Amino acid sequence: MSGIRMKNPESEAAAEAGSVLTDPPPRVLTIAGSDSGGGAGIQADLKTFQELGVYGMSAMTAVTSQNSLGIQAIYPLPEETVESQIESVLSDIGADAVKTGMLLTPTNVFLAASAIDRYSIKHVVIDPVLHAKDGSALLRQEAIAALKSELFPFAEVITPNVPEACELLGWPAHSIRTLEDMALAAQELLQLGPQYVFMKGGHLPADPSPSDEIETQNLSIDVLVGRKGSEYFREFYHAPRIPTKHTHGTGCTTASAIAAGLAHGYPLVEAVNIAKSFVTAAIQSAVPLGCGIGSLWHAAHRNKH
Ligand SMILES: Nc1ncnc2c1ncn2[C@@H]1O[C@H](COP(=O)(O)OP(=O)(O)OP(=O)(O)O)[C@@H](O)[C@H]1O
Ligand SMILES: Cc1ncc(COP(=O)(O)O)c(N)n1
Repeated sequence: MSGIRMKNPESEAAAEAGSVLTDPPPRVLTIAGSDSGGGAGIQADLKTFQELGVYGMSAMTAVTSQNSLGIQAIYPLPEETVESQIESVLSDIGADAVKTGMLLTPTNVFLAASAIDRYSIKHVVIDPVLHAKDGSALLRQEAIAALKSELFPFAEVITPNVPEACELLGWPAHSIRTLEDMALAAQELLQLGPQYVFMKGGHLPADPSPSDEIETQNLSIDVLVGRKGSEYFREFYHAPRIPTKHTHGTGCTTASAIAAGLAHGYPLVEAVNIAKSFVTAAIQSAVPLGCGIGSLWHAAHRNKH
């Protein structure tokens, strides 16, 4: 198998030999929106799951007409359609991990939270997607409070980017400028109930800040913050900053890769490591299709093994 190592050596050997897996793969459900352009949303999630050796399933919240230039239209799906997809999947196939992305409405937030609770889902990754790159709202303003109060407490990890963190905390836009700011904001978000906050630094200003311990220039740096007893712990993850505009789908891909790692049984710190190297490779090989912002190439990690 290309991608991450499998826990069971026999399965690994069988997969290497190209034969059928002896054990069923871990199962991951994404509850998110569809991106017709194939780069973000459900499409990015399922590509990531497949590449990382987990069985991917989806409950779609909305259909977006989307391409490299932005979102042209959003068609919300009826609440009962969302509920019925989640129910069909979890009542029969089950899931070792659930990842959420574009939820759009307060009702979808409640549906996701209720299903995660009722089915005692072991690993929950909440990507608090608020806006697309073109500014379109992917979570309505009136759903933000529900996201924080109903869903975050179930999360093993939430994965905001820097602008999302500001919005969730009610901080002014652009108030997170350094790695220290990121870590402090992540600590604040921990108060909302997730076990960990993985804050993605793709939107940090590229200039190095004298207050940062790590030289940020030419690097893309994220931070994982959690609790160790009464103390906080923080771990920075860095990779070369790739000079490309083709980064559509980075957030969805990162959160899905973390969910895949967790479903395989890796500890969170290792699942984040897997995700960081997976997304870096996918950005490095991004496809410049369309006239705007191209999407990641999810198979890129295969060349690294
Ligand atoms: N140009 C880049 N080179 C390398 N890594 C990057 C680059 N841009 C983003 N990343 C990495 O991609 C991951 C996703 O980060 P980002 O902050 O872009 O998420 P996002 O804002 O949710 O995604 P999007 O901008 O697509 O909505 C992080 O690990 C980040 O460090
Ligand atoms: C349906 C959908 N979901 C999410 C995103 C954000 O994408 P990303 O933050 O990964 O670029 C998107 N553009 N469309």
